[in-house]
Amino acid sequence: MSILTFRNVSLTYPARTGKGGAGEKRVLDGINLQVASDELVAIIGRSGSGKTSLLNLAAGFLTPTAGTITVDGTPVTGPGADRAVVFQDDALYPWLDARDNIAFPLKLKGVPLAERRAKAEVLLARVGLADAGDRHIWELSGGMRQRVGIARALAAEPRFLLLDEPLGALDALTRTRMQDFLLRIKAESGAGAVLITHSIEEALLLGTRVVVLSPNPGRLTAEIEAGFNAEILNGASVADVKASPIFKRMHAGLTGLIHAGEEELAA
Ligand SMILES: Nc1ncnc2c1ncn2[C@@H]1O[C@H](COP(=O)(O)OP(=O)(O)OP(=O)(O)O)[C@@H](O)[C@H]1O
Repeated sequence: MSILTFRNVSLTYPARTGKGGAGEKRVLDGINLQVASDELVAIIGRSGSGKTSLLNLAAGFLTPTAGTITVDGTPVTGPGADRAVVFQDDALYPWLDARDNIAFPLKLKGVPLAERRAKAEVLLARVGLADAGDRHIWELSGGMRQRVGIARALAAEPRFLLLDEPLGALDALTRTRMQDFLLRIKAESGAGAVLITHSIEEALLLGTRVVVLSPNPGRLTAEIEAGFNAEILNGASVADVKASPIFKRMHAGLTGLIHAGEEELAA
């Protein structure tokens, strides 16, 4: 079991000088969060509350101004193969086919060609793209591209998947299918996951826990155990889960929490 830990993490972006400059900005304040490898923790919050900044800290793209982030007790000091990031725009390499995109992290690790190709084939099959390995990225649909992106993230067998709105650019039908897919692939991989999403519904469907980030500066202000993901993994239909009174109650509760204070801001 792996644990990703944020301990008293704060982040202040430095002041920007020149035209359009701004003073320094405290974006995250005193974040304490633990994510275990059997969990998918969904983070929701208003636009600008610091969700992507939080994920970028976990990825090691940013360094906290205060506090520490650790994976199994080892401080995060930069990007590493133990954490894989999936973005909304798949960020695949257009000059490589689907198979070589998936194999790319293995190349970085020095895995020999035949071995990484074989592993990519296994991953292609796991994400339902067994026949698409030779296809160029532009020949794939949005959902297929995200599957390749997720397979690529899994290639290096990370301990944690860091998912920044991975389904945000997909149409509603594809998104629903991909939610189910993401749950299953995450469970199979044994990796823990942090999911940033604008969708309260998606957070509730996929998250073992849902945490709310409130803005200015970003603080974790609420946390709920969801547990609907276990129902879906056990065969419950997404439609039935969404129609259940408890799901609707939690959805309404989270909506209230996220938008609390907006009226005062607008006034
Ligand atoms: N490099 C940066 N320098 C200065 N300020 C930044 C930088 N990156 C983000 N910010 C500011 O930090 C705040 C939080 O941004 P962040 O992207 O983390 O929020 P978010 O919750 O992910 O937003 P959204 O939901 O709109 O994607 C915003 O006010 C943003 O303008």
